[in-house]
Amino acid sequence: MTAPTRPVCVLVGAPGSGKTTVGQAVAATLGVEFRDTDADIERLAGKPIPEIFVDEGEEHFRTLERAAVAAALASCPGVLALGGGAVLAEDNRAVLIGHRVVHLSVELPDAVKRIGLGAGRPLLAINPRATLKHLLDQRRPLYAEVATATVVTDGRTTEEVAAEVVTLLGH
Ligand SMILES: Nc1ncnc2c1ncn2[C@@H]1O[C@H](COP(=O)(O)OP(=O)(O)OP(=O)(O)O)[C@@H](O)[C@H]1O
Ligand SMILES: O=C(O)C1=C[C@@H](O)[C@@H](O)[C@H](O)C1
Ligand SMILES: [Mg+2]
Repeated sequence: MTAPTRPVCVLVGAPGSGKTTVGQAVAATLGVEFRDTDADIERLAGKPIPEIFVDEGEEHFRTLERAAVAAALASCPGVLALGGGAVLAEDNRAVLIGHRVVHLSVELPDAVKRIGLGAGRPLLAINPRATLKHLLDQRRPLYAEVATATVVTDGRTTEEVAAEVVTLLGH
């Protein structure tokens, strides 16, 4: 019997923490697959995430996300990045238990610098700065709950962050 496939590591963190950018760099260094549940959802839905929010609403997106997280955890042998809000669902937090979960932490100033406050983020459409602050405050304890390690990203380059993740993984 073969052992079930498990990700080398799962990256969680707020929008702009660098899950996708850092995840791709870590996967390239380790020579493993990179997977991102946001991309999985867009492929399955056949449209970009902002359109899913507009057409079907956030609740429907979160349903798709729970399915995408469970499927990716069971089938990705590489580096897996989760959507920024995946930790909101208790189901997702529960299914992460036992996995190596790295929280890429970011505070408001760097998050704003990186993602800007323009169009394209459905959750930040109204009063973006205050909404992003609220989102960070609400989620900080949830990222901490699921994480087996935290890497601070503020004031650091993606290369520095990726190198620390690779070291954490023992490579
Ligand atoms: N440590 C960093 N320093 C400077 N810029 C960064 C850093 N990490 C990420 N960025 C930049 O911030 C932007 C957002 O990064 P990225 O898409 O990787 O974040 P994310 O965590 O995947 O966000 P989302 O939750 O929206 O998927 C990109 O332009 C990326 O190049
Ligand atoms: O922070 C969030 O709730 C989100 C982050 C993105 O990764 C996407 O999953 C989506 O835009 C929702
Ligand atoms: Mg991303």
